[in-house]
Amino acid sequence: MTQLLDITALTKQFGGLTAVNKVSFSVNAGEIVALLGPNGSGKTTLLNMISGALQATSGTVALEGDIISGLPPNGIAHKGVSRTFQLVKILPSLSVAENIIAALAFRPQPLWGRGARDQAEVLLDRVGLGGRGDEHADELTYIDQKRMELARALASEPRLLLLDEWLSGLNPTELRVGIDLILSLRQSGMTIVLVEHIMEAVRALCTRSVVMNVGSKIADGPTADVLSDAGVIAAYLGDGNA
Ligand SMILES: Nc1ncnc2c1ncn2[C@@H]1O[C@H](COP(=O)(O)OP(=O)(O)OP(=O)(O)O)[C@@H](O)[C@H]1O
Repeated sequence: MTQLLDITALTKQFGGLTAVNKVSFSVNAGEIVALLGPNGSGKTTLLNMISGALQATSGTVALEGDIISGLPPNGIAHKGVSRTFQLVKILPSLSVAENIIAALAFRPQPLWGRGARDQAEVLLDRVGLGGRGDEHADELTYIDQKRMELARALASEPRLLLLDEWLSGLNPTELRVGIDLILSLRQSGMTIVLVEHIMEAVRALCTRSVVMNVGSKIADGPTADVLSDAGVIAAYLGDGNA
């Protein structure tokens, strides 16, 4: 299997607080890997360093062997890393299609006009919003806003997709739909790292899980093994999220 993402001794300090402490792991192309851990364990900080929203204090992030840490967020996006956010980010005053068209304008090869409209429709179809491009973004239901944010993330045709609690806040029916949507992305060959507290989703989606606790990696392996690891249960599953 080809290694896509390689994180080495990645560290982030906020003043005296070490939020991420020398974390290393790799992700193979086509894998969905969960990044787990209790609240405040450093998961979002780690995603922020991969996407360039935060600069690492030390350590490196490499994509197919190219060091991307140190690049600005748009440089990292152009290398093929895309993400969604814990709090959904959309352009509320625009239509659904315009939200996607705006994202298409920021690709390394921007799309405009007819090409952008056609590609927006393809992306909306892919996330289950086909034919709904004229609706107002701020009138979408929560799950549909999440779908739209995902379509915006897919606009750059990423090699690596980072999902920060993309499934949180969905009802059980929506959760099933959301899991199937992420599975369909994997079937199309996408590599995904997801931060998720919903264990049903982690079990359904992720072949491998990496667990953090107080900034450090405490487990990395097949999801079933990791979720039954005594140290992980003590650190994470003991808090009632399982
Ligand atoms: N910008 C910041 N400045 C100072 N401290 C921060 C900053 N961002 C995060 N932290 C701290 O770093 C630690 C890790 O936070 P982080 O948000 O990465 O955890 P998390 O595992 O994603 O948590 P959650 O599951 O609650 O989202 C926490 O102690 C947090 O308070």
